[in-house]
Amino acid sequence: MRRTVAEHQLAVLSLLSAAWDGKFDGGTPLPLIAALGRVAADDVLAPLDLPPFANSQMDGFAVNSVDVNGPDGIDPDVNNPDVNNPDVNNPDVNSPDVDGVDRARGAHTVVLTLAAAIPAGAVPAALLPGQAAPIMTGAMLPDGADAVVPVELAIPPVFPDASPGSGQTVALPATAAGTFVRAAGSDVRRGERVIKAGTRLTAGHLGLAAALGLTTLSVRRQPRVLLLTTGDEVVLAGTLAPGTGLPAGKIYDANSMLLQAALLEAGAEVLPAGLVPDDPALFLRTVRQYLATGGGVDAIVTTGGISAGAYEVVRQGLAGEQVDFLSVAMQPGGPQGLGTFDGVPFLGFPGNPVSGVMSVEMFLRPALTELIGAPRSRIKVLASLTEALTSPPGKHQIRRAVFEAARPAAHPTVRPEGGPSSHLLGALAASNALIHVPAEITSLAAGAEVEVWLL
Ligand SMILES: Nc1nc2c(c(=O)[nH]1)N[C@H]1C(S)=C(S)[C@@H](COP(=O)(O)OP(=O)(O)OC[C@H]3O[C@@H](n4cnc5c(N)ncnc54)[C@H](O)[C@@H]3O)O[C@H]1N2
Ligand code: MOO
Repeated sequence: MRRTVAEHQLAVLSLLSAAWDGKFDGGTPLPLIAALGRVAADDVLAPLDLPPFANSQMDGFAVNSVDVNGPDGIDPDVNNPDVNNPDVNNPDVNSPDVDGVDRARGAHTVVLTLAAAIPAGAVPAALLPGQAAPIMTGAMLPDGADAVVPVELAIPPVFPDASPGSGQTVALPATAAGTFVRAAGSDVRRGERVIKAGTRLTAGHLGLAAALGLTTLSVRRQPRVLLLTTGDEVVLAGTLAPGTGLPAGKIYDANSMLLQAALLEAGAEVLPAGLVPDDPALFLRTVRQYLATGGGVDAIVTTGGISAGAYEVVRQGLAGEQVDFLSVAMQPGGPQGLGTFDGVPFLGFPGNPVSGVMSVEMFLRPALTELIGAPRSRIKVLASLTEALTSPPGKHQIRRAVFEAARPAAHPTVRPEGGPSSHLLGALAASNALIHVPAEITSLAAGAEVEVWLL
């Protein structure tokens, strides 16, 4: 049986979705930092406004705009402050109204009496008519104030060293109401949904939760994957007798580490069962033992032993079980096993390391995104090939590659790294992207536009 990539993706998704129906509902509260990368189990509603109170965006003087707008009123343009662009260090004297403050000093300056300074964290006294209160960034705006004039724009442009009631004054330019004031709730409103159930939690979500006073977030359980690698030729590094090198004909086990890491990156929890030799009976006993004692397994992943050789441990061990061994029109990752073993979804990936990790990439990872909410889907972009390449007819080819966008405005390029063969671990490690060549394309010229997934 030969399937397209899309058909096999659907087969994997259908298998897991049927087997996992309801299994990942509900959540467990975790301390915020432990929730990083996990999937929110519930919607999170803001328990308070952010900011919780109106406060100053600048170190400056809190004023009532009516007091500083002078006898002629404010320059009409000053009523359109750009509070997102508070670049007082580089004032543009040709557009004096850019941040809501009229910098045509002298034209509209008004002299106000100083009130007590307001540090961040303090609850200020109400501002009286004719007063200006020195106020620090983040400090609570006093009742009676509706704008802040940055200290740089005061005359003199410093905070006076004055005690309250000294009668000292400061001259300030006309300023529109709302200038450099961060209104209560202007970021987030109390009761607003700030995290949607099913969202993969990033630093931004955790920072927001912390700002809202939350200490935990409820997260979904991660799918637990039993991982076995196979092959008589494979040895685990660290298990050889001291002083002995790699025996002739043997290779170190790359897949246990490669696939464990890829599965962790994909948001799964991994139960690593290590390496099983090419002994079908032992393979079966090992899987059953882990299923019985492993504390719950949501899926089984194996590598190797599924193609056309004489010693195909996984294929032979699972003969008679509900597992299909088939070919997907994809390279690498063509040979695949899929089914259920003792009621647990089973995915048999090919033994070549790059084939195994591309199988996670193309089949398991998208299913986890769809069913659990993690990992985040790969970012897909178009880029032009730096060199020509060929691809086998009728197969969707995935090439490891280096994506480069030298300058933000420059058109991005992608350079194939190594060849198409699935044993090329060095090229995999040197790559930051995957080039996808559709099954119907057999050659592409240098400069051709290709779909690239950023790793
Ligand atoms: N006559 C055919 N031969 C092969 C076919 C085919 O269709 N007809 N398919 C080829 C393709 S494509 C792949 S991919 C592999 C898949 O083979 P298996 O899944 O049976 O895997 P193995 O034969 O056990 O190993 C393949 C390759 O990978 C190396 N390997 C295995 N495990 C590890 C490990 N843990 N760490 C590092 N390297 C590992 C192994 O030594 C082999 O070189 O079959 C092709 N053959
Ligand atoms: O499909 Mo194999 O995975 O080409 O090397």
